[in-house]
Amino acid sequence: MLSILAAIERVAIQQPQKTAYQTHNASLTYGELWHLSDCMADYISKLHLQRQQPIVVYGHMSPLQIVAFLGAVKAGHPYVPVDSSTPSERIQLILEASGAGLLCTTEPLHMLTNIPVAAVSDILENSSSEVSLPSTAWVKNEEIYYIIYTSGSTGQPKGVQITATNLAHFVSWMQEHFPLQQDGVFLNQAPFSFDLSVMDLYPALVGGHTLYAITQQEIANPRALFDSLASSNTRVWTSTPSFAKMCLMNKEWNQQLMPALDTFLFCGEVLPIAVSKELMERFPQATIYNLYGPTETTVAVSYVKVTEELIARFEQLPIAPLTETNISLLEDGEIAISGPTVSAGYLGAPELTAKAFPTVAGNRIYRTGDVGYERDGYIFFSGRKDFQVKLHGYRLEIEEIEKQISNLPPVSSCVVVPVYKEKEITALNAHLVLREPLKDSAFKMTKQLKALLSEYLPAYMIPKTFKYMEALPLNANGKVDRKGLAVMETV
Ligand SMILES: Nc1ncnc2c1ncn2[C@@H]1O[C@H](COP(=O)(O)OP(=O)(O)OP(=O)(O)O)[C@@H](O)[C@H]1O
Repeated sequence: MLSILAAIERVAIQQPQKTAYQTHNASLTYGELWHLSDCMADYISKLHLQRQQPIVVYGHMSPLQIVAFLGAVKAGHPYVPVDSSTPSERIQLILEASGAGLLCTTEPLHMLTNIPVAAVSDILENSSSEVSLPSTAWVKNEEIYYIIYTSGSTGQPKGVQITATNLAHFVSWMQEHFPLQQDGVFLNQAPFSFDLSVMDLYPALVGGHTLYAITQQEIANPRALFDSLASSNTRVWTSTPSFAKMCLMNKEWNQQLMPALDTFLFCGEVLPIAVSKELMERFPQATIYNLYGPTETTVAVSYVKVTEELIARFEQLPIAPLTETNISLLEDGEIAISGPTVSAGYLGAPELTAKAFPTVAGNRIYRTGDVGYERDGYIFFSGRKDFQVKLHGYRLEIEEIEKQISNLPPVSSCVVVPVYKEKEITALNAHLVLREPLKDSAFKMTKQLKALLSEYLPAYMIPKTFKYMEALPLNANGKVDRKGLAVMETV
């Protein structure tokens, strides 16, 4: 079985000068990564924490975060990545719930906590160590390698524990199915607290490639973002579909701007056909893959290659071929995942773990909470169980409503959020992006859209209000920010 650390060490020995991680203002070579993470591991080991006690690493797209990740696992501890966009109450919650032994920071964090706090740069500055811990100290096999807290869009945040074996299987699967061996730059768009980042981080480091990270600051400033993308020389692009959709709003984003780009890896949300088509036009040399999976089964477990033929055949892209043995549909249509990437469970939550990871016919599975269906040799994603809501006694599928609204000719994209009053849903609101700017009043457009919609949906499924936006807001992970929109609705 692949050892992630041993593979990175090999690169560090063979190509110490090669850049491992690059941002617009910082970079780190493989030699530095290996040496500095040794220093970090030495520091951690001298704290005499309990083996496997988690280390929280706080920051945003900093090379020192990766140094801290590897330092933690070299000393036998899982790391818990926390992005600096995380609200402080949530950081408190993660610190307490994880039982962390150390909080390492790569940027200032003002917070009162009983847990020891240390800036990674201070640790490294004061380190005089030339010692490497033996590889026997490294996190291995069924030990926990990292813990990622889910965003908690459905209930309390849960700490998903991923073992060294889970991660090794995931990276081997990526290497087997995608063109990742050839040298080139991998884009890192997702913050480390979102497991989509694992899709670029470890295949890149294990393969000895360079990761190019784009920061939230750049994402908020289109000029800086596209300059950065143009100079990145990216070959492998990993992001949410929503992030690509946002980039598509700029006409300059195309193969001329990014001539080396040959692989798009999408995961985390539905990849709309319209987005795939536009990408095919703008990036004729690139292959697009739609990957599927939740954090609980290590990033992604299935994929389909998006082809002209697939697009012509279906009105929605599938998420897996039926031959994918790790995915199956339970009796009620819920998607279940089995296999070597299924997580060890939620940290400190045995009941939640037992419920979400039952053993069925001797096989440990993860119940995803996603609903799917089979057609013509493929599995399709039809929505999430928690998006089934009850309004005035009717059971509704929010994604079904969104799909119908998005299919209306004037509409480019749409998100529907329920409005709650004392835990009861009293109405649905639709947030829409139109293909063309509004010519008439919003009132007229809403009237027209509701009339069109009434041909496809019964009256009780038609949202009460329609709000027009230039673009759907994205959360820090680059997914459509449903939670933020829902909060807006309830204030
Ligand atoms: N290709 C895809 N098509 C449709 N949906 C996808 C795809 N890939 C992932 N997803 C959705 O994303 C989910 C996994 O995302 P993730 O593990 O980040 O958690 P989340 O549910 O978005 O957020 P959280 O659990 O943190 O509240 C899947 O369960 C599925 O609902």
